[in-house]
Amino acid sequence: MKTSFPRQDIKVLLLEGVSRTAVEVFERAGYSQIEYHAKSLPEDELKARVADAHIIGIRSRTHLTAEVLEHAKRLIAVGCYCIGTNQVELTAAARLGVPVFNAPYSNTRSVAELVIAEAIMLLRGIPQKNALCHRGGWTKSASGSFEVRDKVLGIIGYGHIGTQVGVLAESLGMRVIFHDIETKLSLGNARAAGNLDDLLERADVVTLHVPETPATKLMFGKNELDRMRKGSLLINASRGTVVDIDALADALRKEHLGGAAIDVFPVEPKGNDDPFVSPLIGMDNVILTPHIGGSTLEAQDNIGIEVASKLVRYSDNGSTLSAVNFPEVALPEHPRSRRLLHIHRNVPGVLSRINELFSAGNINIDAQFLQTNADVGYVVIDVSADEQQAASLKDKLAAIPGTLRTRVLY
Ligand SMILES: NC(=O)c1ccc[n+]([C@@H]2O[C@H](COP(=O)([O-])OP(=O)(O)OC[C@H]3O[C@@H](n4cnc5c(N)ncnc54)[C@H](O)[C@@H]3O)[C@@H](O)[C@H]2O)c1
Repeated sequence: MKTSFPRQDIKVLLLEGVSRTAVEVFERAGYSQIEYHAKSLPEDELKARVADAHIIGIRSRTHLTAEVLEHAKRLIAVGCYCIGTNQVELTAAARLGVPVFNAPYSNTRSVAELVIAEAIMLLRGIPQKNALCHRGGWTKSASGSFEVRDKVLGIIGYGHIGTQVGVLAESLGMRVIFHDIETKLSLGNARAAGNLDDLLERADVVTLHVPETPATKLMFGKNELDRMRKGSLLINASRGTVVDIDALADALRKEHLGGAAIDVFPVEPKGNDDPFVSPLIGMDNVILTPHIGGSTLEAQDNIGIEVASKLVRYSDNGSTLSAVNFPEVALPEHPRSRRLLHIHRNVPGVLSRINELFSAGNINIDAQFLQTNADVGYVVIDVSADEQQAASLKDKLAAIPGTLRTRVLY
């Protein structure tokens, strides 16, 4: 729920040792009640601690289930100091009017730097030479060792990370081509490949930066590996499900590929003590890292700042911009319009608050529940107001917990 109470009255509970930069953001904003825990809490203690918290900040190990959220009677917002948000029951939070924020892009640079480092290491054959020396071996040779300059880097998924990788690679003299399902503007001298096959046939190094979706699951299998140039290199720091790991192991064993760097795996250990199992273990030309693409101290600091800033903004003015379960309501720029307003029908009082708002503003609307599915309902609104009224209406509607996006009908 949007708050209007003073910042010093807001209690912030930060768990799992989120970056201290988050604490600094809250302190600078005048928050004085900040409880900081370096670790996650056992469930019983968690339920007790959340009881009087207005804002809860977590990372990936604290599970905010519907039951835990019910204990947080004063909760106004949750911050996930990470990218994933599936440790929070998002619909339960939305039902309670609690937006959940995260930091999807604070570690873009860190992932891109890892990929560049790996491209250099693979091209120089460092993993093999490193392994050899560790075994007490010594073979001084230029064989299998290349400069990055003038090599072709093929980027699959030219989004936040993909573009950053491209810019860094060009600064080293690489030639960048990319493939994306969307039409993308190219940065620098990067060029869109004709299609995926074209990219695979031209690239010396292929790097994957697509999201995990049903369409990208196993999108990189035997067929795609076979199309890569003999001796070329594959980097995956996107999601483990994107690559058929057995087909990759096979392509490496057959020496069709010259090497690979893999940061993400189809099945990853759940904790630091779980064993890591992979068909790639023991291959000297493969760099294996434990999903650390985004794990740098700088990225953690950026995440601390990004999420804390979103939480402060929300508690100041109710802006749910970029909340993962509670998108901003964009309403109505034009004073005369008919709109379909999506609402979370289970948020208590949402419909009556919308009605109250319109009747108080003396605005001609027709709000009716049209249709419902599990959680979302639709209301048609005929707005006929002056511009000032329309602008204030937009802010007020956005502040009602449970209102979601609108679609303009005219
Ligand atoms: N290794 C790590 O620690 C780490 C850290 C952060 C992000 N990631 C992963 O990196 C990936 C990319 O992140 P991002 O922030 O750049 O995402 P993004 O959404 O900015 O970019 C993804 C791009 O992939 C494109 N795309 C989607 N499906 C595609 C397909 N089938 N073929 C080609 N292109 C396709 C999209 O159009 C988009 O341009 C994600 O999988 C994310 O989970 C990994």
